[in-house]
Amino acid sequence: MTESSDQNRFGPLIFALPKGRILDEALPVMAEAGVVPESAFHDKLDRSLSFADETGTMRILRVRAFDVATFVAFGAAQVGIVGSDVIEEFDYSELYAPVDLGIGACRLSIAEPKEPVDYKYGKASHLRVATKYPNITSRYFEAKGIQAECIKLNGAMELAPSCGLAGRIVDLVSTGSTLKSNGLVEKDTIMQVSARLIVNRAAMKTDPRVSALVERFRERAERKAA
Ligand SMILES: Nc1ncnc2c1ncn2[C@@H]1O[C@H](COP(=O)(O)OP(=O)(O)OP(=O)(O)O)[C@@H](O)[C@H]1O
Ligand SMILES: O=P(O)(O)OC[C@H]1O[C@H](OP(=O)(O)OP(=O)(O)O)[C@H](O)[C@@H]1O
Repeated sequence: MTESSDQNRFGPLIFALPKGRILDEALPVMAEAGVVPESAFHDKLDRSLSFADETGTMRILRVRAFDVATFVAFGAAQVGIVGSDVIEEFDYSELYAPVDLGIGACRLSIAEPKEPVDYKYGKASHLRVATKYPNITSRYFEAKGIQAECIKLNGAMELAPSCGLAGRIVDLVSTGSTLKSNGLVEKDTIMQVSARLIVNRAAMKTDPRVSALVERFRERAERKAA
């Protein structure tokens, strides 16, 4: 079947992209795999959230990093780019992450204040942890036999210990400068993180354009690794 008959049968292929910090690294990777958003995508004043690609056969959605996984898992987009931290947090069975794109490298770590503080919440048997990743955090502490109460924050986790909100945090670390600037030290790494191409499993099975796109990203990753 040709690409245009697939287009008629399935409609445009929908690609969900995170609008935050992964985006700048993701755009050149996408271009190398032949996916280039229309110029309006780069217009900071444009409030649209959905754009065409240069060929007019794809829609590119601009969504929040955590929402990329949800759009793809529910089939609202067939393909997306997201950090492995987000994939692990949601653990959607409908998501398949076939290609490590080698961008967005960081780690998810536990950190606590450099100087011990007299916490209300810090006994080894019952911890309070501020994080954007309550599922990963609960699983990590459960595996160690420790009961952890997770307080979900959406950013600025590093403030939680000094404000008495939680004794520890679980957050992403790259250079370590955010921890240092906020008087925290890294105690353990839960996982290494990088951005992945994700696809909806059902779409991968039924829409040949999805498997063809995965192949292009895979070939690009292999070229880079060679
Ligand atoms: N310091 C970092 N270094 C490298 N990659 C990072 C870093 N922080 C986050 N990332 C990657 O970028 C993704 C998005 O980052 P983050 O959670 O900070 O959201 P954001 O870009 O600020 O967007 P939002 O406003 O939707 O939260 C993360 O899921 C992770 O995979
Ligand atoms: O180790 P570093 O190099 O200092 O990077 C770590 C910081 O990067 C991320 O935040 P981001 O800058 O994306 O801001 P956010 O609070 O919006 O998530 C993360 O949540 C840390 O705060």
